[in-house]
Amino acid sequence: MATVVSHQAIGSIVSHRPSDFKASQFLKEPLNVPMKFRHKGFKIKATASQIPILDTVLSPSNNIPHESKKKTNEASLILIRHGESLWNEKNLFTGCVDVPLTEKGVAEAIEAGKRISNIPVDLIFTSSLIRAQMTAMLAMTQHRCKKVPIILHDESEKAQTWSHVFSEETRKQSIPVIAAWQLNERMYGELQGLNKKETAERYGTQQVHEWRRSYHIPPPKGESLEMCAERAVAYFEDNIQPELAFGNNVLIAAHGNSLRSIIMYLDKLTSQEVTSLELSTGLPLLYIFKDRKFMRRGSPVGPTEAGVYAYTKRLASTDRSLTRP
Ligand SMILES: O=C(O)[C@@H](CO)OP(=O)(O)O
Repeated sequence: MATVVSHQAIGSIVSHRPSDFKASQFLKEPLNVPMKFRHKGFKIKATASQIPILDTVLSPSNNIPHESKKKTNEASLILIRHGESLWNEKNLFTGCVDVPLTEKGVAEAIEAGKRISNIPVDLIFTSSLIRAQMTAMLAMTQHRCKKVPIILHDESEKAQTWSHVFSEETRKQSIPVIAAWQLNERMYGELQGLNKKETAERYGTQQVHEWRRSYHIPPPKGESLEMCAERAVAYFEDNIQPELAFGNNVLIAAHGNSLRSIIMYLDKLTSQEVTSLELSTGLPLLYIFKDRKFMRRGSPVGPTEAGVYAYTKRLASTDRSLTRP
């Protein structure tokens, strides 16, 4: 049965987070610095494409080659579409409108968390929209690591300074969360806020299906999936894939279409194949990144499911370390 979390509790999860800090406060392991942090004076040693670079942030004088510090040659990647939102419930086109979860969405996020509770997570990426952030936070309440996800902000240097965490112990108990607008839902243009059924009655089912599921055709004044992919997949390649290549395990909480575009990239789907890809709200999907390839492992069934640990040796050893008293 799904655990019940009140809206008040969710409010406190989201609004009482520390406002800003650097990832270097939290990770001793290398973490790639997302694009948005790259103008803040961090030293960039390489192009975005291949090398995690937070070790330069952690210790700027560190010249040890990345390869020698690499954690492992495989990492897990979990994708979760946010739980049901208030506008999913009302069947409205949502796009970039920032709408929170329904109670059902909250329960879905918690259920997702149970399913992934044994899979290691070092780093979380979300969109900048509250429904994805709520989903990540709620899912992590169920994780066996018991670490607290904390959102990194970069609006001002003062905020970063003010939100420093000075306890080493506390830092070890935290997981950095990076919110990126590039992972937002596709912008639905003039459809945002319209009812999907009424729009289909007005413009025809075929037209609305093309707006919703085709790769190339944008909705009026909105983004096509192709346009959404240009930002979401570029962000993934520049900021997320290097972390995986370094051995950091990543959770992404995002949206139906930003994740469709990323899955298209991971599974090498054609523009035709992606039209029939549908993602349920709150359903986690697991991939293993190994030897520069993504292997889809489907949706973990639950924390007691032996198959979850059988995915890789690494997950099995993580399970053993979590189980150890
Ligand atoms: O309204 C939206 O933003 C999306 C996701 O809920 O809808 P669709 O299923 O049409 O892509």
